[in-house]
Amino acid sequence: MNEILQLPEAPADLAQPALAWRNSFAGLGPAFFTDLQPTPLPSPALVGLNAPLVQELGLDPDWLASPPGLDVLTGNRLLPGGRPLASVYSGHQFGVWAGQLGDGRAILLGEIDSPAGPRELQLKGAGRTPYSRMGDGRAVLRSSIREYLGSEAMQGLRIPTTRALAVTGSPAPVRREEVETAAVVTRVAPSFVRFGHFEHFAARDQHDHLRTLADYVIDRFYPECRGAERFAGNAYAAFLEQVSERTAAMVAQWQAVGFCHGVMNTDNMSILGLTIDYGPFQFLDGFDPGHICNHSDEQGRYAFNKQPNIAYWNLFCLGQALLPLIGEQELALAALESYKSVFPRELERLMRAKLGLATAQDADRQLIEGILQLLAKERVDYTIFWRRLSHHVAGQPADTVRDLFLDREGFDGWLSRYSQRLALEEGAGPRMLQTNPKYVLRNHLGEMAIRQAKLGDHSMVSGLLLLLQSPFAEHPDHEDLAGFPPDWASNIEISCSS
Ligand SMILES: Nc1ncnc2c1ncn2[C@@H]1O[C@H](COP(=O)(O)OP(=O)(O)OP(=O)(O)O)[C@@H](O)[C@H]1O
Ligand SMILES: [Mg+2]
Repeated sequence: MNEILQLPEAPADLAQPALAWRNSFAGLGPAFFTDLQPTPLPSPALVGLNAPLVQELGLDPDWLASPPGLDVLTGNRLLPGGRPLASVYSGHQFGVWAGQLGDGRAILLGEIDSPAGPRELQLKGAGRTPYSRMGDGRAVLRSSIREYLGSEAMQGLRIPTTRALAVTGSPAPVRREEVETAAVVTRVAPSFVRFGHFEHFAARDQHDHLRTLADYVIDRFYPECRGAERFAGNAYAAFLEQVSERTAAMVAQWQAVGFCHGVMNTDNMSILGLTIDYGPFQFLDGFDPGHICNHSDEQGRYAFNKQPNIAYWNLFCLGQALLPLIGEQELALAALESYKSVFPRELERLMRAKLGLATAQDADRQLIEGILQLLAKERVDYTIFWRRLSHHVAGQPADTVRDLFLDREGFDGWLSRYSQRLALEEGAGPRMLQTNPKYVLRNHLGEMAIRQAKLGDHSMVSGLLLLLQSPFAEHPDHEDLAGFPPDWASNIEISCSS
């Protein structure tokens, strides 16, 4: 990487406040990454700054929005104490072993101590790395805005996710299907380690590195695995079980809210059970269980209703990678087993909550399946249905919900069974309004914000961010953003190109 320029470090007094860096990932050693400098982003211009996250991290929003702050957000200047690097990982893409991948356009700036705990800062789109293969190391404004808004929408929905601190644009041209412009997303997470990091060292039979990585992740994020009695005290099996459970809980949340990830390759699976890599993702409009949101996914491997099985498949790959540490295949299989109980249990709990049911009864499952079948039959708008149902349970007439169905008889039959069940519950309406969001980042909303931003108007990016950060509130001035998608929304094609 000799051709990459050494960037100047910013004078210490520019940091407001001074950041305390830890850089624990860098402590793993050179087998895990390459030290390198971000490629400067020409003429950076702020597109969005996530004020609540700025505050959570104890940073100064005014300083970050200033030219020196912007330089730091894009990697054009480095703060003293950070250690920029690109990490190496491998992975299975679309069910096929892809070999070495790695951070081809993501650069870790380092890890800071923040009031929220240690957080890694990573730039997506900050230039080529040794792992870029044929890629240009850049991200375009379009996909960067989608990641910025998409990840914060998930945070607003209380779904575990990597975060986005800022998105910064540039006039620099980037070639995709057409020529677009470059941008950088400044991402934040406790760790960006993926299943693919483990697969990388397992595939090369580098068991010492594999153990170093597993010990690092366990000690930092899963300390309870040490000394756990389960699995005869095998910490690596306990770790696999914990990751399986976190992944199960995350995917159950995706299914309940109607989130389609689009590229569930093992290199896009976080070891912390965070939603990561906002590429061709989509929040469902009409409820179509087989919906494929990624235009590049011709076989529908990552269709909405396949996500739970794919997550298990990916965990199986992780289990295989950890096998040299776990030692016995039976233990690894037993650790993975918990996915099969946690996922359905969590999904059922979440669907009950969507129905306002605080207690559990066996027949609830039929109520849940019954309404999902009705929604699927007519491709009823998923978010609008649940929100209208919540308002009905909170006291409004049922008409607005019934109007969503052509099969009124079918719906009325379901509603009367549901109403009988609800009679056993108290306070369901207000609970449902805090469970079923009014606002999700529908494709057409992202698209409108992107079109405006391309013309230099970033107001919709900022407006949507605020809205999506409190998606359960009414925001009466923004009714238009909670409505049905326009006809043109079904023509939006989102692919892996980003
Ligand atoms: N424009 C690009 N330049 C260099 N490498 C790229 C580019 N786009 C994707 N890659 C690399 O291709 C692989 C798969 O890409 P994928 O779309 O899953 O990830 P991504 O969107 O780049 O980022 P992330 O998973 O970090 O959110 C990764 O190794 C990624 O770094
Ligand atoms: Mg990725």
